[in-house]
Amino acid sequence: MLSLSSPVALGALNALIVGGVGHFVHRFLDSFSIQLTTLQLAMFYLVLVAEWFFLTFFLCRRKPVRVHREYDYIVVGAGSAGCVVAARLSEDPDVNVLLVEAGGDDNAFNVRTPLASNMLQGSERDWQFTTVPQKHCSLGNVNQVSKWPRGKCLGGSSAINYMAYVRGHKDDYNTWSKMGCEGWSYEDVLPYFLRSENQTAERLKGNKYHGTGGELDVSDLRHVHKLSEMFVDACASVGIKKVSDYNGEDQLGAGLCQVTQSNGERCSSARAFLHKNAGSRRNLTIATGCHVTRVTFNDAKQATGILMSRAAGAPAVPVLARREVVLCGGSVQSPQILMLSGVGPREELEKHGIAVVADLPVGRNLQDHLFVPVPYKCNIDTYSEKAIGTLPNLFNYLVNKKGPLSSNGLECTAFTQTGVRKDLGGAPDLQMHAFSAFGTYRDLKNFGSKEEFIAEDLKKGAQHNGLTYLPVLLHPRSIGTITLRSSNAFDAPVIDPRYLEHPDDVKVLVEGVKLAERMTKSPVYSAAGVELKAYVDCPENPVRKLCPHEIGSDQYYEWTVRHSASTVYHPVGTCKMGRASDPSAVVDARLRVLGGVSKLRVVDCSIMPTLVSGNTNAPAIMVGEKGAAMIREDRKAK
Ligand SMILES: Cc1cc2nc3c(=O)[nH]c(=O)nc-3n(C[C@H](O)[C@H](O)[C@H](O)COP(=O)(O)OP(=O)(O)OC[C@H]3O[C@@H](n4cnc5c(N)ncnc54)[C@H](O)[C@@H]3O)c2cc1C
Repeated sequence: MLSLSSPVALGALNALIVGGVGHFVHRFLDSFSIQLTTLQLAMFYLVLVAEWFFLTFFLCRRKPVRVHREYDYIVVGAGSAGCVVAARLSEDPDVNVLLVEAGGDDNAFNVRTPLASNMLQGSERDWQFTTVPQKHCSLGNVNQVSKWPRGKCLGGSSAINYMAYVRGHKDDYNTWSKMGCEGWSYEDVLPYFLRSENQTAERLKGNKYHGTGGELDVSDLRHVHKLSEMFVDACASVGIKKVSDYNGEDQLGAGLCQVTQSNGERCSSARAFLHKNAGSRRNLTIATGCHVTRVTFNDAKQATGILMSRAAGAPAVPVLARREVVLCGGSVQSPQILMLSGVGPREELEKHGIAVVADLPVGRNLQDHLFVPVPYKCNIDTYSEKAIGTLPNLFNYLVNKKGPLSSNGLECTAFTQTGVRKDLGGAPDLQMHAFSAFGTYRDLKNFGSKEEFIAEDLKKGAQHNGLTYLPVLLHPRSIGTITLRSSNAFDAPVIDPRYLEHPDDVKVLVEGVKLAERMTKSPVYSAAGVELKAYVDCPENPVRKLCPHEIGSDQYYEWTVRHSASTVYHPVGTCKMGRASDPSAVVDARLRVLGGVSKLRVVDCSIMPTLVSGNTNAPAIMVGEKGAAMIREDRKAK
């Protein structure tokens, strides 16, 4: 018996009791002009909050499920892509599907509440990976390593991400197609984006770039800070036009973010594809807390099933797959599981005493987005924990699902070409986000900063009002690797992104920092009475003492980028898709593992041959949709 719960009733019960009762009581009091004291109201809401926690932690616990000996399909990893694959495959009532997830459930207030996202990093729902020390980047971090959060629960990284819904540029997919990934041009993939999507913003409904019948709720934000609205105008002052829909005809430009949210709550892949419907199907078994240690093969190199284990040192239990095993473990762990199973570079496998099933370049094409925080202090209230964590904000969120807690933080974005990369077709090489907040001690520790790079007042808990621009390198030329630490599946793999090894990557980010500086000088801010003060000009900023170069010099910009660039959490490419003749490919365009292996596919971000021009959750879900469609087609063709 393995633990599994089904929180389908949770949202309904909470909405009914907390939302419905709260709303009713307000209207009742209003209609009789009854005024409660603040204390009475606070007591009332405390009772509602207590109910919320009682429902969440006691009544809605998952019931145990029985895992059988054999299934038609075994899907490994219930992340962005895995939930889609399991949901679509189980639409066929004559097949049965096992979805195996190493983490637990996703039933928590800080998973549902958008602005609580950064509290999930370092929690039990984060794998808490770190890179190896970087030679050219992360120089301001402890041991020169970058922290790599990855989701570890139902929903995977979509349960801990910042919910920005971005598909990338049309030419990203056209490039994949030209690289030999037949069937992956923009025209080919657009229907799969639409299939998942339930666009709830009226302004985008009926538009050929948006779907409304899918499971994934996509919306405009319910709460936007005025600094985010100003960001779009500040972009215009540096020549970046406004776009009303960066997922539509033309991506280049600036706009407010579309988000994966259902009525102001996170809509993770698990919420969309499992909890709404598929999770209760009799032909879908969802096993949480089960770590897959390897795929098993027969002598003909056919995948026969998996071994999975409840904990390090616990016995590994075999489960058989009649039809296929589908790896959806993400860009870090799909390659790890393949290598543990004997599929990977021969020398890497032999180093760890693993018998070689297929010699393939698994883990070799690691690419990730990087951003550089460019912080400013400002004179108006922004998203500091102090300003947001007030009772009225909390109650407004609990009762109405509105207010700052419904914000994802990353409310605005822009896509532009710096001129450094001229080989990307029409695609941008730089994305810009702006976060209406000034980093706290917790944020800087989330990035892995060294103590000496953090100002003394922040260490003492100071919170400032501020605005942080985040220029993002979209198409890195630096390529890294995922390799094995050991043959033990419970040992984290070795992550070496080789950040900023290529000088073009530094150039793009330097252009991004300079662009951010120009944007903050936009008259848009001064006209609204907003004063922005560059943190680098503040005497308490340790960078002023630590940087050996003159502020504003070329060396200063390069130093800043190399010291403070950090992952944007978008690793891809480690089980690269390509033609069978491509020596760097691990899976073909139908996502089947190459090298003579059969009945085994990889369906997640790791198959992307190159990074897309934007955040990777929507593309991961699209890969899940397309992968599942191909599996169903191939079954019917047999
Ligand atoms: C902090 C953070 C913020 C982000 N913000 C955004 C954003 O705002 N917008 C956006 O578009 N993208 C964002 N991303 C990126 C996006 O969420 C990911 O690219 C996407 O979720 C990856 O999907 P995936 O299916 O490839 O892998 P994942 O969603 O990571 O799924 C992999 C799953 O496999 C499970 N698993 C791994 N190994 C095993 C094993 N051995 N046995 C069983 N199960 C296993 C994991 O626990 C996990 O559930 C963010 C990511 C992070 C981490």
